[in-house]
Amino acid sequence: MKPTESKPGLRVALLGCGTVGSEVARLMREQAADLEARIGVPLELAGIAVRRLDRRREGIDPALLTTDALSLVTRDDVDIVVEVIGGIEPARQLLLAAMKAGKAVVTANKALLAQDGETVFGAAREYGADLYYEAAVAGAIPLLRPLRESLVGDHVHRVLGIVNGTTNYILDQMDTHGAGFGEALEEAQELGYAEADPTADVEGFDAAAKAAILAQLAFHTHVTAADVHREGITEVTAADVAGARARGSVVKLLAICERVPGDDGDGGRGVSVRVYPAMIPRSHPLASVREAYNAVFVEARSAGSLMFYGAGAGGAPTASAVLGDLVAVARNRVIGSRGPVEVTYAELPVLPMGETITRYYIQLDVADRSGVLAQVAEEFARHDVSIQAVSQDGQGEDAQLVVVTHRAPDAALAATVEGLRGLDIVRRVASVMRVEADETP
Ligand SMILES: NC(=O)C1=CN([C@@H]2O[C@H](COP(=O)(O)OP(=O)(O)OC[C@H]3O[C@@H](n4cnc5c(N)ncnc54)[C@H](OP(=O)(O)O)[C@@H]3O)[C@@H](O)[C@H]2O)C=CC1
Ligand SMILES: N[C@@H](CC=O)C(=O)O
Repeated sequence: MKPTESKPGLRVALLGCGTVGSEVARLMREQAADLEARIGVPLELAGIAVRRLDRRREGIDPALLTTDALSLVTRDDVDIVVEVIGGIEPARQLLLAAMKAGKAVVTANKALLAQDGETVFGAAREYGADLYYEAAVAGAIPLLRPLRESLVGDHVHRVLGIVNGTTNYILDQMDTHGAGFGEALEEAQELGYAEADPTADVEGFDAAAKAAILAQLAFHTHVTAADVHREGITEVTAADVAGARARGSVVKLLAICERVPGDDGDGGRGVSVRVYPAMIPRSHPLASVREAYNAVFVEARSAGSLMFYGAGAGGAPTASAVLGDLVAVARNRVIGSRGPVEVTYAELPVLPMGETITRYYIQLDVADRSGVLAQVAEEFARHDVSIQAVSQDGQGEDAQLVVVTHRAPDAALAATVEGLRGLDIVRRVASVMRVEADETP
C-alpha cells in the first residue's frame, strides 16, 4: 500500500492579535479542516506579531508570538501575511516588505489604504502580489469584492450608506434609549467596535477612510481620505436627535460618494465624497440599521440599486471577511494565479463641499414678535435658498422656528445659517443638520 502523502501547507504570518487578530487565529484553529478542504492544502500559523508578549491570549501558543514583525513577514517559510495591526506605521513598512518578499497580503487597514493606497497598491502591482482588503470597509459585509469584481463591468454612479459601526451604535442608543454620548461610546468600545483611538470613529475619520476606498473602487479614480469632506458626530446633540424624531426622521452618520454629472451628462464634472451626520426619514431602509450594523446602497447604471447589509464591526464579523480573503489568496497561490489589481484610470476631480447640492434642517430660537418669519425668509432669499417647509412653535422664551430647505449648494446653505446667526430676532441657532435620502421636492 502506498503511504499517504501529506500535502505541503501554506504558512500564514498574522500581524496583530487584538480584537480582530485573536478571532482570525481562533477561526483558523477551529475551522482548520474545512479551510483545508476549501483550499486544497492546509493553512498553518507560522507566527504572530504583537506589541506585548506578556498579555494573556486564550488559545494562542506562546511559542508563535514575536515582537519582531519585520523578520516574521520576510521569513522564507511564510507564504501569506495577514495584517490586523492598524494605523500607518509599522503596518505600511510591513506590508511593503511582505510584498517585496513575494508574499500574498490580506489587510483590514482602511486608514493606511485611504491615506497611502497609491504606495500599497503600487507595490502590489510592482511585485505581482495579491492584495485583498475586504475587511477594511463595513466589517463582515461583502462589499469590496462586488465593487472590485461583480460590478466592474457596470457604471456605478452612487454609493451611499452607514459604514461606521461605533457611531451608528452611539446614535442608535441616543435615539432609542435616550442614552448619553459618553456612555454609548464606552459600550461600543467594550464591544470591540471602536478603533484603538475612538476619535477616528466619532470624528468621522474612519468613515472618511472607508468612503475614500469606496469612491476609488466605484469610480476608478484617485481618492484619498484627505479628499473627503468629513464631519463627525461629536456635535450631534440630544436636541438634534429629538428634532429628527419630531419630523419622523433619524440621525445617521452617512458616507456618500457620487459622480456629479457635467453638461455632457455622463462624463462627470467630478465626484463628491463626503461623510456627515444627516437626518433621514424613518421610512428609509437605512433608518432601520440599528446598533453596530452597517448598510450600503450601490447604484449602478445597469444593475440598478443594490443594498448590502450586515455586521459592520466587531472581532468575529471582521475576522469572517479576513478569512474570506485568506482563502481567496491561498487558492490563488495553489493554482499560481492572482486576484484583481486596482486600476485608477479616470481623473475625476473631487469637488469641494460648497458645490455639493444638499438640503438643511434648521431649528432657530427666535424672538416672539411679529415679522420674525418675514425676516428669516428674507435671509434665505438673499442667498437664493428656497424654503420647502417652515413651522412655528412655542411662545415667549420658547418661541421656535423650524425651516427645511429645498436642495441648494452647500455653500449657499452654510452662508444662510451664518446670516441667520447675525439677525437680532434669532436668539440661537439650536440645530443645523443636513437632510438626505428624502426626495420630497
Ligand atoms: N475592531 C473592528 O471592529 C474592526 C477593525 N478593523 C481594522 O482591523 C485592524 C485591527 O483592529 P483591532 O483588532 O480592532 O485592533 P486592536 O487594537 O484590538 O489590535 C491591534 C493588535 O496589533 C498589535 N500591535 C500594535 N502595534 C503593533 C506593532 N508595532 N507591532 C506588532 N503588533 C502590534 C497589538 O498588540 P498587543 O495585543 O500586544 O497590544 C494588537 O494585538 C485595524 O486596521 C482596524 O481598523 C476593521 C474592521 C473592523
Ligand atoms: N471602528 C470601526 C470598526 C470597523 O471598521 C467601526 O466602528 O465601524
